[in-house]
Amino acid sequence: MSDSTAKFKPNLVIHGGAGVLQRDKLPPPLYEKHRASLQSYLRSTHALLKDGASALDAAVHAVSLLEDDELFNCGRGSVFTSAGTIEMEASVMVTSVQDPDDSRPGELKKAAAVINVRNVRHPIQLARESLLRTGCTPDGQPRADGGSMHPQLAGPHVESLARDWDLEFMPDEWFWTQRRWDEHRRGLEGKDEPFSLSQGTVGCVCLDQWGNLAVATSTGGKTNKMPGRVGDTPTPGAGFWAEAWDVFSPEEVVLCDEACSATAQAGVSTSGVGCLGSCLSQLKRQCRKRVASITGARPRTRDDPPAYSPRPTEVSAGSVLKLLSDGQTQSSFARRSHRRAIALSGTGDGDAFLRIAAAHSVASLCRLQNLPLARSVQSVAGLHGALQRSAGARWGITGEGEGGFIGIEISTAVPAAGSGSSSSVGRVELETEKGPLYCGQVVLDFNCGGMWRAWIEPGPNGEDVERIMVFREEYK
Ligand SMILES: NC(=O)C[C@H](N)C(=O)O
Repeated sequence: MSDSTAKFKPNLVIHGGAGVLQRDKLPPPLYEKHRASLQSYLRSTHALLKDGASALDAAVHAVSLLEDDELFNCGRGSVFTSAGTIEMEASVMVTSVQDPDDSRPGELKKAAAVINVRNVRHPIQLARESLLRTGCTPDGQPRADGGSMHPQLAGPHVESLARDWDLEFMPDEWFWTQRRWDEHRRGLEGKDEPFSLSQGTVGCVCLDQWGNLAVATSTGGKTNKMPGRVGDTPTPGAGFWAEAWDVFSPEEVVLCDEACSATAQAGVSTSGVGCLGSCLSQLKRQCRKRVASITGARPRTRDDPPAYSPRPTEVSAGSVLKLLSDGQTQSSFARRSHRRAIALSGTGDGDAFLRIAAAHSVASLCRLQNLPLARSVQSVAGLHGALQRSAGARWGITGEGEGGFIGIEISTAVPAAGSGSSSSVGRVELETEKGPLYCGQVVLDFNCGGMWRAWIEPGPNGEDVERIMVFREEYK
């Protein structure tokens, strides 16, 4: 179900960069500064959300604060290119677990990113303006807002749009910091870093009370990147993504021919077998064999970890096959049972995120294999995940493939009566007189030394608990 009476508990998660963070290079005063900054931005953004701010406005608020904070690699305190310049990138993306509605702010364009931006104080606000200014109305009429439907805009042109849209500019000195300059010089000379500065991008994912999700991400990029390099942060599907979809339960029958059933066979479900009855097990065996022969993969077993690979899976959101006497299959697709939505922001070696379309890979695992967001993120950005594997023999040597994701998943699935209070994804926390209160699931994972992160989670009595971490274990 998905309707306008549904209520959602606002939540958020922030990251402040992932990478080669080491305990012995993170002395307590430097740790405390990061922790205090993250805590302050977490609190003010959570307060905004609880006051009724939209997910987009709240996420942009959090990232604007991070852009002004020289501890983080974005806005003021951005890293330098090999030429000693600062070239910033930022992006926003929105979706909603409620029914699609192009009149919702940002929904028409969905994503906007700005590339190689200089001197704009808050690149994230430029991305937000670009998202909201579309140059046309939801029904396709021209709109004189100075915008366009382009999801990505770069360089001097987007800076002139920032002037047209009255965004704030700052001189080079505002962005320049001694620590980043020293890091740049040491990098050019091939010297080691004495301290664990925040390496990466910053990002924030918010869920608002209407079931909207927004992700905002901002970065100075990689230290000593080539001028003109474009990273994952402004590239949809690489460093960020947001998506919502309907989940079906099997009821209505659609005829499939042999060709399309080859794909569908990878999604045989054990749920809602109905008229398929006893032929299902036999069909599943046939399907596994046939898909294995098509893909060259061995049949998947229940013990296999989820993987971003062409392996077939047994679990899919509500598709069922029926073998007909003439050898065709019927694929049974269902009426919508609920909606799922996810949003995620990445940080780390953006070149690797680009090479494997990391954020969209996560979304595909959620949507096509019906995995919870946590499992999908683990599969791509966790230890031994797709990002790590993509580095091959260079893993642990060059920093290739290192990084992490934060995200929120929300679902309108209602647990079956007597099944307790949680569904597999997007828990329902409270049953109120006005209906269920849906709660998002915060997700975080990384494959490297650490990732600065802050989020809200439910305490033992359902109260909101602030969490701020950098390593896998608590900082001591
Ligand atoms: N330093 C970083 O990893 C920032 C960002 N992910 C990039 O590669 O541009």
